[in-house]
Amino acid sequence: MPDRFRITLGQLNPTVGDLPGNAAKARDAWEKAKTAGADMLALPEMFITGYQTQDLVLKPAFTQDAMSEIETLARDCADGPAIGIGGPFAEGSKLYNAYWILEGGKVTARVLKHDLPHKQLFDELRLFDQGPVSGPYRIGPLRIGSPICEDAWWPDVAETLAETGAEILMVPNGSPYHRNKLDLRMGHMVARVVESDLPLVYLNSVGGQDDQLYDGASFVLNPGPDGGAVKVMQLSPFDEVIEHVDFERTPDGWRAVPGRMDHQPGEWEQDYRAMTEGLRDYMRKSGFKKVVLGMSGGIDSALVATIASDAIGPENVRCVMLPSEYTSQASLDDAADAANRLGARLDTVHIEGARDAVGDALAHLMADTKPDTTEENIQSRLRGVMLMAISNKFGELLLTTGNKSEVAVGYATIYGDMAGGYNPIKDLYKTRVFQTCRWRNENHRDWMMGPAGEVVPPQIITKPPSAELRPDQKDEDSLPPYEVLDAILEGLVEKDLALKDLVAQGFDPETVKRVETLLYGSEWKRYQAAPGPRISTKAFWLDRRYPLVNRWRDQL
Ligand SMILES: Nc1ncnc2c1ncn2[C@@H]1O[C@H](COP(=O)(O)OP(=O)(O)OC[C@H]2O[C@@H]([n+]3cccc(C(=O)O)c3)[C@H](O)[C@@H]2O)[C@@H](O)[C@H]1O
Ligand SMILES: Nc1ncnc2c1ncn2[C@@H]1O[C@H](COP(=O)(O)OP(=O)(O)OP(=O)(O)O)[C@@H](O)[C@H]1O
Ligand SMILES: NC(=O)CC[C@H](N)C(=O)O
Repeated sequence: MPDRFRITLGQLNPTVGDLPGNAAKARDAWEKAKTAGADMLALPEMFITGYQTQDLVLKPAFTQDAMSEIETLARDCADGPAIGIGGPFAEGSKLYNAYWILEGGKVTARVLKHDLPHKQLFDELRLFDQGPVSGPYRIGPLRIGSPICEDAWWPDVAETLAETGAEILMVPNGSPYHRNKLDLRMGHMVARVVESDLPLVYLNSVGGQDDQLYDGASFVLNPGPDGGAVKVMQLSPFDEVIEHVDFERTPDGWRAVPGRMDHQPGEWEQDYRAMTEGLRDYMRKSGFKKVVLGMSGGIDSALVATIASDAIGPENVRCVMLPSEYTSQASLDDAADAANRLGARLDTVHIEGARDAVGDALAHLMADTKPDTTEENIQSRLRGVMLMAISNKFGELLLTTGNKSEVAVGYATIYGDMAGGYNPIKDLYKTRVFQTCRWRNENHRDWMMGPAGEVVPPQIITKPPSAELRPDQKDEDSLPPYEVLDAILEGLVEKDLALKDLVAQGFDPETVKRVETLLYGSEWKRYQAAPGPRISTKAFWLDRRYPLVNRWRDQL
């Protein structure tokens, strides 16, 4: 019996629906595994289809294509390491989220996911049938147990695998990023190692899919001498990595040989990277090369332009200043300064003429009315019209720039500044927007395609935010100060607190009530808003799904 076993880990980025492309990635990784003398190539959960497929997996033709692709992969990769690859398995009327084991030209085992996640952004109970707990499979000298992602967040599957002879646990994942997720995963995986006394490989995919970011950060744990667990390998977050982990038979059982230990960045960097990769992958996977955005001289558009420059290079970012007579000289200067610091193109398109034309066309209907947000919104909408024209003509994806605080209270004009295809800061509260700009000004990394240094002009970070839709307008005329607003939203959205809990924390009852009114009253706007990268546990869309019509209000 050989006393060594090498697993090649494919921390890779599949694309949902690109079955031949994902299979090609698998083949390429398998060639590398073979060259490295590996016994097994492990790929993440649902790798053949990409993850999450949502209802696409319910289409029988798609599932059949995916299964055929896996069977072809098995035949093509007959002579070399075994492969573990995630994919759907349809049998009769049942559909499973499965982990397929391929060896010697054949499918030798299928592990079926047992614990189907159905909270937060997941809906797997709606898509898949619950598999029975599968036993371990054998590759060469080793019996391997593979709880599939959520299966490893609970004790039952790993416990059964240990009892039925598994010698290591190899967990394939499609585990999406949110802030500090690595600590949460580590907690669950350490528990499995402690309970089972088996080493555990945690293999996650990377890359963006719609609003989700799969952040990799795969790792390997050995049982510790004192009944705990010891981390012996850690791969970096967000990068595609192919790495080999060796297992050796010891008197205590199989143990992983310590290997690569990549640095895990702090939360500001991880969030920034998630927003950048989210945009980059959304564009790459949907075929865009360039973006356009309205550059107002304010902090939100400056940050979005910075994220876009880091994602696709400043030469692919077009900033457009669309002034009216309410636009201050300071805004004009700040917009130019921000674009120049990034090295991005800045164009100017005036909206006064178009606004006057719209005003004239409507004059006979509006004659006896007083000016209000109607006129303000026309300006915002005309900017949307101009920007979408540029998007149409030059094929540039229009980015929207509303931060999470604004998105939460509906502080944006529908079909105006909400017009656009992707919003990189949708899940970032305004108070975090400020801190993120400071962080980016002080830090630069290899994966950023924009320049190093103070790319967000300091005066943009310090001046009071304004929509500049009427003279001397400030956000704080209509909204509570952002520190207060964000703290209340943190309570209402992220923690589902009652209004009385927030009042007990010292917030003014009227302000709390007003924020609740704005939050529930703008659900319909969010329904029509552009997607953006999920970095919290309560991102708008899948984590928090509220009715558009809702007459319930919390009583104080
Ligand atoms: N429940 C519902 N379901 C479907 N549609 C609904 C609706 N309630 C209103 N509507 C429709 O929506 C309209 C009102 O919404 P909308 O036209 O957006 O207008 P509205 O929300 O009244 O005004 C936009 C707000 O966003 C602020 N703003 C604008 C631009 C930029 C920024 C910024 O700082 O970034 C802020 C602006 O100062 C103002 O407070 C109604 O006239 C009605 O047609
Ligand atoms: N004068 C302008 N020129 C170009 N775009 C504009 C202009 N005014 C507003 N926009 C667009 O509309 C978005 C919302 O703008 P607004 O200034 O009203 O609010 P904001 O949320 O404070 O954003 P920012 O901090 O970017 O100014 C901006 O981010 C920008 O994309
Ligand atoms: N794909 C899954 O089963 C993911 C669920 C798991 N709890 C996670 O977020 O990592």
